[in-house]
Amino acid sequence: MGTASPALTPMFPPQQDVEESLIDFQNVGIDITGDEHGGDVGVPFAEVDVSQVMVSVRAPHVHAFMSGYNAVVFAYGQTASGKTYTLSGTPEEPGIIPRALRDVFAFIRATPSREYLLRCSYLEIYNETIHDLLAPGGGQAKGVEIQGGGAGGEVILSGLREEVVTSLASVREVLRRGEGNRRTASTDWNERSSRSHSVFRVVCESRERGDRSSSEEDRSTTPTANGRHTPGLGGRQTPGAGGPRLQAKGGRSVQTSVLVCTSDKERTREGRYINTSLLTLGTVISTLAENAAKGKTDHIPYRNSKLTRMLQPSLSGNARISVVCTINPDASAVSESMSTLQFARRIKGVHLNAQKKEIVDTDALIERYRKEIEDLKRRLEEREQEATRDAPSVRSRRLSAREQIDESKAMTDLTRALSIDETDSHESERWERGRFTTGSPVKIDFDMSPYQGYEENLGEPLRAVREDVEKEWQGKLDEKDAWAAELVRQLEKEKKMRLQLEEERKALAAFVSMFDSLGLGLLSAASSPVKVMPSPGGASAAYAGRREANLKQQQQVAEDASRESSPVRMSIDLAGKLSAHPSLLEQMPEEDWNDVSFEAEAEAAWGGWGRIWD
Ligand SMILES: Nc1ncnc2c1ncn2[C@@H]1O[C@H](COP(=O)(O)OP(=O)(O)OP(=O)(O)O)[C@@H](O)[C@H]1O
Repeated sequence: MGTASPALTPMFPPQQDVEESLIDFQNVGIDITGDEHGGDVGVPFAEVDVSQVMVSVRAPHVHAFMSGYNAVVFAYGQTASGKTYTLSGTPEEPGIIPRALRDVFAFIRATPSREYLLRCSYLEIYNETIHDLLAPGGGQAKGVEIQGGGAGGEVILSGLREEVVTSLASVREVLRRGEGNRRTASTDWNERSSRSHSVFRVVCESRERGDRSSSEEDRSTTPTANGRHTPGLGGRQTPGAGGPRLQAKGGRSVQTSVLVCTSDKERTREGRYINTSLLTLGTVISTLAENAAKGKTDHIPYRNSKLTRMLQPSLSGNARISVVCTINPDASAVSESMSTLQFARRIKGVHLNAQKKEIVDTDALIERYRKEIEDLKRRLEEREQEATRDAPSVRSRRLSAREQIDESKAMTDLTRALSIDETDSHESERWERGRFTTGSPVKIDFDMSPYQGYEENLGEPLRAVREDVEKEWQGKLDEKDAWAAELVRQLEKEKKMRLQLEEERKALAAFVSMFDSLGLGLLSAASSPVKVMPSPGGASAAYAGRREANLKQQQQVAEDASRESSPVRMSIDLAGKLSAHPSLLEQMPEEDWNDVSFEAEAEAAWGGWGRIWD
């Protein structure tokens, strides 16, 4: 294994296939419903505030991890304060890792819509060397290298063994083996000064459930170094090592996330435990917190240690992070406890912005669309054949697919052109929606593809329907034009009458004015209460005779006009009355004539003047 290409290291039993190792709600083992120690799965998936690092004694990130977010649980504290106990626990009292994995399987069982691939790795860092605790030879094995991780990129741990787990039992076995290798290695560490960090990683890949039989067909044929076929390898690296990958296929994207549980440990050559582990991680955390608080972009020394480099994507924000601070209650450990609490306070200031990662299989999407198009073509041909067989009489009138598309387009243009009639908003709305039912019994749906229209109106050629629609709307258009012409005609008539009225008024005003200037403004009449003044010459008598004749003629005209519903009627009456009482006419301001409406004129004429007349 040591010489194999890291990315292709065979982690997978040769006879197994990833597709057979997928876990879904159906094949999750029943041992997750509770463990032999009385643990209760309960409802572990409560949402939490994700805007800050959460420092606590419990880790609620399983739900986030299973939903596609990276999650880190970091146990921090002086030696013998309970980090290992907290993370791994004992067979009697399982720690965070086995409990988290139990929740992972509970989540899978509660999520029937997806299928999952889980891979575990377990490593230890000491003397700035990464040891693979699951590799043959355990903690003695070396060769794991960190790649990537810069500029927000993913970290690749090349050469790290990843083991596919399909049940809680297999996770326990992995943990047990890793812990065993760790103890073996630590014997050697006691001989020298060392700083160590243990890191347990779980990579979760998931995708929507598909048809297992089609999955068989689509299975990738990318061979690995040992000749096996590893689905989805395809040159794409997911975070982590060289384990098998779940493939995005059939348009189903793959969601990838990593759960990291880690703890650190410091020891000196003399066997005394010191707290220098705060140095690198503490510096990184301090800088991150200060940058976040003061809006600065100071350099963050991730590369000063393997641990910080490995955790770089998570620490730089792309993870949900929980820090478990463990404290030794002994009085002699007060200074270390204070140091631990200061670390806790600092890391609380780090801001996070975890993002989901999805790999979308664009090739698969294109392939799916291509298949859909082919399927549509095939169905169209079948329909055409059926129609030709069943209804030969309409064969000659049937349109080709291309013609139907043109027809459909022409119909859409036509409806847009005709939908200018705003008098029927309801109909306009229906045109807007692209859906309209004509007066004819055939329903036209412009959303339908030409193929659908062809299928549904098989017995009714589309052309005939179009002619119906055209005819109906042309009729409406003609009606509208006729109505507009009538309106213009009426307006012209009104204008003419108004001009005529104005001319009559002016003539009468001039006439009255002339008589006033001759001293004949107040005329005698038998019924008039106004006293008639004597006038020079025979003008008064001449006017009285002419007035008598005019009055009769105007009364006749007024009677004729009263039979019409036109403003002329009012103006003629008015003129007649004005001629009888000319001096009052000049008392009306000019603007009143211009402003008054026809209705007001009528009121004035029949009300005001009428009373005087009577
Ligand atoms: N909450 C606890 N309840 C009972 N026993 C505990 C508890 N926490 C720790 N212990 C015990 O204390 C001892 C030290 O704990 P542990 O090994 O977990 O410390 P550690 O922080 O991992 O130490 P180191 O840094 O040296 O690895 C172990 O024997 C463990 O079983």
